[in-house]
Amino acid sequence: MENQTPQVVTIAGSDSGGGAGVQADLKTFQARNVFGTSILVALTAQNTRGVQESCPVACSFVDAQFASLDVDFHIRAAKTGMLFDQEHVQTVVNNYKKSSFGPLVVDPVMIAKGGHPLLQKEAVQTIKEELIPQAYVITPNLPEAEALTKSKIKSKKEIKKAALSLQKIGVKNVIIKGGHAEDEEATDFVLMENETAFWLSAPRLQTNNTHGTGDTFSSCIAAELAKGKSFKEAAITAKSFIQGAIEDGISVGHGHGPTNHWAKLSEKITVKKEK
Ligand SMILES: Nc1ncnc2c1ncn2[C@@H]1O[C@H](COP(=O)(O)OP(=O)(O)OP(=O)(O)O)[C@@H](O)[C@H]1O
Ligand SMILES: Cc1ncc(CO)c(N)n1
Repeated sequence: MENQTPQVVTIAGSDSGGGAGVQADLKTFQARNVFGTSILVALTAQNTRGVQESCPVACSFVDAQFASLDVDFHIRAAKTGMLFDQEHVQTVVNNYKKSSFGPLVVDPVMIAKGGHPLLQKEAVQTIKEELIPQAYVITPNLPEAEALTKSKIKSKKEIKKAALSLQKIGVKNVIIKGGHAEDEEATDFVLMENETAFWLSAPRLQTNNTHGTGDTFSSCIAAELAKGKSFKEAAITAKSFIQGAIEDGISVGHGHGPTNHWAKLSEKITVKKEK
């Protein structure tokens, strides 16, 4: 088993437009040289203009996908994305607890960039109470961190406070992504054990093509963990991967386009220790 190629699973929703969700995750896994598998929890009819429709996969079929993968593959890391509603969050939690899937990266996806809900509001509490305690790392963007902590986050001090309060729920590592802020740099806050923390920054790129950035970032972390990299190494590589994927953009569709999953890692990132 130890000689096998690193295998990783995304437990998330399908984006028919190919730029976000399971499709972005699988492209990222491929680019990072790990074998990607998937458990579909929901489907969206989506393109670069937005989400037109969405529907859940039957919970019993989510169970079946977990069972199929767990009996055959040696999954070394997992990530979650769009989980639709309370019942699906609970189904994923129950199955993950029974599985041997390795560390779990939770990207608490709530709303698509165009405003379409990808998670019913009541499920936020289930994510907090049931899913986060199973996670090795949680990667909310700013609005998701606000929803999870029921607080407004406007300053660096408030970002740190929110990360600490998320860690208290029972997750080792927290990354609050700053893609939605307006600073010149796109800066993410990374909190690890023992209050060790650092800021990951890169030049903010002026582009409409940022569809699926969060999914790409979190799936890259899962890919690196599956290879046995440390959490810190995985977070730095993920920042460099998403920066490269936005920098070396592609032109697809008529709205918020996807990123380039076959781009090179960017060197334009900085890591600054938080004192
Ligand atoms: N314009 C940009 N230029 C550079 N980096 C960016 C830009 N927008 C986002 N990022 C980076 O991309 C990563 C994902 O952050 P973001 O806050 O966009 O996630 P998200 O809202 O969950 O994304 P999505 O919902 O589209 O998947 C972070 O590392 C963030 O700093
Ligand atoms: C299916 C799906 N998952 C996640 C996101 C968020 O990027 C999206 N737009 N669609």
